[in-house]
Amino acid sequence: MSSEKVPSSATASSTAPPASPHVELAKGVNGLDKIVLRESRGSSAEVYLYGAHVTSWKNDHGEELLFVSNKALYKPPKAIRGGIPICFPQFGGLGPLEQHGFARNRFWTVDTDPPPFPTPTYSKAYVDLILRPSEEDIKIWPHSYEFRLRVALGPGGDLMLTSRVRNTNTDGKPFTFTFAYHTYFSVSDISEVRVEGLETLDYLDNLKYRERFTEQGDALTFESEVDKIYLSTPTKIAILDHEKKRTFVIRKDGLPDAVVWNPWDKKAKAMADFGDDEYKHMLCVEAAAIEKSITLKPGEEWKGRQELSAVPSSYCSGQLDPQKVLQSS
Ligand SMILES: O=P(O)(O)OC[C@H]1O[C@H](O)[C@H](O)[C@@H](O)[C@@H]1O
Repeated sequence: MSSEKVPSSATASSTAPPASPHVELAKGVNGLDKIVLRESRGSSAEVYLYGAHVTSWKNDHGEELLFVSNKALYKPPKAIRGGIPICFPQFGGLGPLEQHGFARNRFWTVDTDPPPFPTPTYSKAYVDLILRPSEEDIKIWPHSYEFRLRVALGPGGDLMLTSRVRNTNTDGKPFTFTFAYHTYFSVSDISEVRVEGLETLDYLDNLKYRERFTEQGDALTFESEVDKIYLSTPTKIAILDHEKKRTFVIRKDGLPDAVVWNPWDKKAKAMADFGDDEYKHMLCVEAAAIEKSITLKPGEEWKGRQELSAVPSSYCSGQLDPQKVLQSS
């Protein structure tokens, strides 16, 4: 636990959340602290303080909706492979920092007294986490900030993540960052999956030196490695799992871009913390702010939010009109 990294003024931060039947502090893999959220109707989520990393999201039937690799290490400094890593203050290799920045491999603390939200969270199953830079962090990214993440389960089992980043520099300097919720969705079989909401959009292809292309055709389907940054995407994206008869809906705010990633067989084999065949059962669709980086002056705050829901779909019988999924609120 690195609560010693938190400045002494941060009296409202601790390891334990306030006691509640909806929020519990527990030990996860390798003794790492995790917060378990439980909603009255049976859905649940787990968040490791290491990385503020959501590693589980289950519906009220107890079905896991996120993918986490069987080979995930749960060992600092490696980020956990799967779930929802937080990429901050840099997405990918787009800057001088380590891949995807450092927030995903820092120990966060529970923030027991966060500043109020403009809209309240209609749930008791939520936790607020906070990250502030350590002295070591300031050497690699010379800025002072407060990164607050609220993870909440809605009454219907929706998973809501709200990030608030505030520039607390006292030297008058702005800072700039890129960001992503690197969500790994669990899917039955990648070849049965379609993504709706990104067709006809421009994207940067990470497999082609980030050259810009325009997506053609209908929905996205998958038959080989994909690593694309879709630009100026709609606030709603749907992932249709034909075999599971399940549709994930991502609603997002403050996050214009969306990364779609599946490593496929060759890259899967090259990753030590990822099973050779696991690419068949996951798809990353990552709500992000990448193309236009975010700049904050001292005192300014940025907010980026994603809300995930999983709804039964009858897509395989041809009844689901993906446009309806995308258009309904
Ligand atoms: O292995 P990681 O550092 O977790 O990155 C996993 C993947 O993340 C994103 O989706 C990037 O677009 C990919 O290029 C990268 O391979």
